[in-house]
Amino acid sequence: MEGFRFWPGALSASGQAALLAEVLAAVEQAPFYRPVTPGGRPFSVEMTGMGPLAWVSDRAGYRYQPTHPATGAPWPPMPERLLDLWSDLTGWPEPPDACLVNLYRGPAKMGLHQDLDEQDHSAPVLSVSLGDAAVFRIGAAGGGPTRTVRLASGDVCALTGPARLARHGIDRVIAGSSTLVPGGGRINLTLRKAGPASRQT
Ligand SMILES: O=C(O)CCC(=O)C(=O)O
Ligand SMILES: [Fe+2]
Repeated sequence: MEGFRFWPGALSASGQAALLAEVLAAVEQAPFYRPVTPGGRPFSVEMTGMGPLAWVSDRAGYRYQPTHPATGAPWPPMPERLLDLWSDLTGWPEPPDACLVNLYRGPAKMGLHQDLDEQDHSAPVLSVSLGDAAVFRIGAAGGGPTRTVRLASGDVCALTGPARLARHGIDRVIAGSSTLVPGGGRINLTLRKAGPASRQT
């Protein structure tokens, strides 16, 4: 699909371990919590965030906010290596201002959706996979067939240009396919530009 970019094995084993250590340090400050949909249904995925903003969902709706919904504290900063990965791979001239951290354990999955809550839909969404491999499903924004891509630990992909509003989700995670994440499972990091587009000229 035009605009879907995939860098298998973008992170080396040592790069994955270093990034995971930074994410787990952030999780000490901003623990994983289980969001609920606006209708009150718990997500199967647990979430937290890093950076100036992160995506949250609760009875009041979907949005980006600067603080953790359970602790009220600002999200911890985004690790420098993620900012570098964003600029190296996407070439986007501005840094991301939001990183959503998804934890998939057991039967956790994510239904087909579009990432629509960002103010600037021209900026890419960059996705980093750590731990157990996942079956990622993607199809065009307007509908039609979908296909699957296996996302393994260290793989990075991006929704850019015509694929920025692609429908996508996680069908399932393949338990035991990696030993990276303590306690098992998969951690996904998505870097986005959530806030207002920076002013032109
Ligand atoms: O876990 C993934 O690979 C996808 C996550 C996702 O689509 C999202 O957080 O919006
Ligand atoms: Fe998404």
